[in-house]
Amino acid sequence: MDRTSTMQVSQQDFEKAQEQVKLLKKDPGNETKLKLYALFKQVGLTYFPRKPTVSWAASREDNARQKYTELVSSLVSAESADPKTDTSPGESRHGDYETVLVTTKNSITKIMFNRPEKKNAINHKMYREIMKALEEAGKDDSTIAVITGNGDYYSSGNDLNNFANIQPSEMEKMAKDGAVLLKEFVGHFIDFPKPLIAVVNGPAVGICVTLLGLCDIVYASDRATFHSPFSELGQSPEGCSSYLFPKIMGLAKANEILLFNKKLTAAEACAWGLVTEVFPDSTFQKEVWARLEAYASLPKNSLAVSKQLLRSMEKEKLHAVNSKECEVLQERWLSDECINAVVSFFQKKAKL
Ligand SMILES: CCCCCC/C=C/C(=O)SCCNC(=O)CCNC(=O)[C@H](O)C(C)(C)COP(=O)(O)OP(=O)(O)OC[C@H]1O[C@@H](n2cnc3c(N)ncnc32)[C@H](O)[C@@H]1OP(=O)(O)O
Repeated sequence: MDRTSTMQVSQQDFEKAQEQVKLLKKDPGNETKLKLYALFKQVGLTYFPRKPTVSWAASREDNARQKYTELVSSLVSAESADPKTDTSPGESRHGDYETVLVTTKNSITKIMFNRPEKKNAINHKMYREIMKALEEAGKDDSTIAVITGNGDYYSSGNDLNNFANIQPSEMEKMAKDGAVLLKEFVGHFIDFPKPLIAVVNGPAVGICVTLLGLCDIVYASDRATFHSPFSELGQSPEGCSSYLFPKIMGLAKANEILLFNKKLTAAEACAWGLVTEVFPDSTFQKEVWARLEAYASLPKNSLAVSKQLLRSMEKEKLHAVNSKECEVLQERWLSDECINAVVSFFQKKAKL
């Protein structure tokens, strides 16, 4: 169908779209499903053999039929343009996720952030799905787990919509619930029982940078950048970075990132110890996956026991740091500095 024209779609196009929607491989998500359902009902409620006169009901029906058909067409094109949502030979795809794509192949479970159109920003659903995926990966037959991003970004960090459309009377609850969610989320990284490797395919922002300190290896494309603009956003560090970053890179360097918003190139992040190794973007996926496949053929239990031993020295401390960071952030989210930063982003005044 030509989506640029304003032509009316026929009842036949509409019926074809109803069939296509059933064949989508990727769940389009509740929001989209509700939109489709509402449009479908509008057509269903008003559909009857048409008289030549145009009534308001008929034109509403045409409009809903057109919107439904266009929405399905965009879902079908997005799916066929996105080869990464297809599994490759030998790869098994784990069930029911909307915001991440979870697959296992060659003893590696890959958790891929999958909101490329939003630069893989993490909304509430995605926080929960990442936790679920980590729980499953911790228990499945894989030897190692990998976190990576779909599209040009690794992740733009917390989805700022998590702070949008909150009534003043609900602000405190939002901050309290956010702190509970964040503590549980970071806790999953602290407690993850197997080697966890970050494959940073592009720019990383905010919480997706700080969490790298809790990963066991970090491989980065030379296109990746690392930016934790907490003071710019009126916020404070999380992901145990207030403890791990000074330990990894020294206090002076950690201060530049966590206090003064310094954006690192991949080469700088590697020199400062946050990244294990940097690869040219043109060969990044090939080189990294070949390396990881070799690592994943090592004895699985030995790797898990060794990872847990290394982590055990710090685990209690990391949970205490996580609690403290969430407590401070809960306060920050109610500050004028933070609220103004979020408003500026949505007014398109302030991008990073
Ligand atoms: C339960 C709460 C726990 C909170 C934990 C604490 C976590 C803290 C952090 O992670 S702080 C970091 C927060 N992230 C940001 O501030 C990044 C904001 N985004 C940007 O500045 C820019 O989008 C960009 C520099 C990442 C990319 O710029 P550009 O290449 O020009 O792309 P667009 O801006 O057009 O982005 C495309 C599309 O995605 C939407 N989007 C991108 N990032 C976010 C985001 N973090 N939150 C919400 N939405 C985001 C952007 O609005 C565009 O949407 P549109 O197409 O306009 O609908």
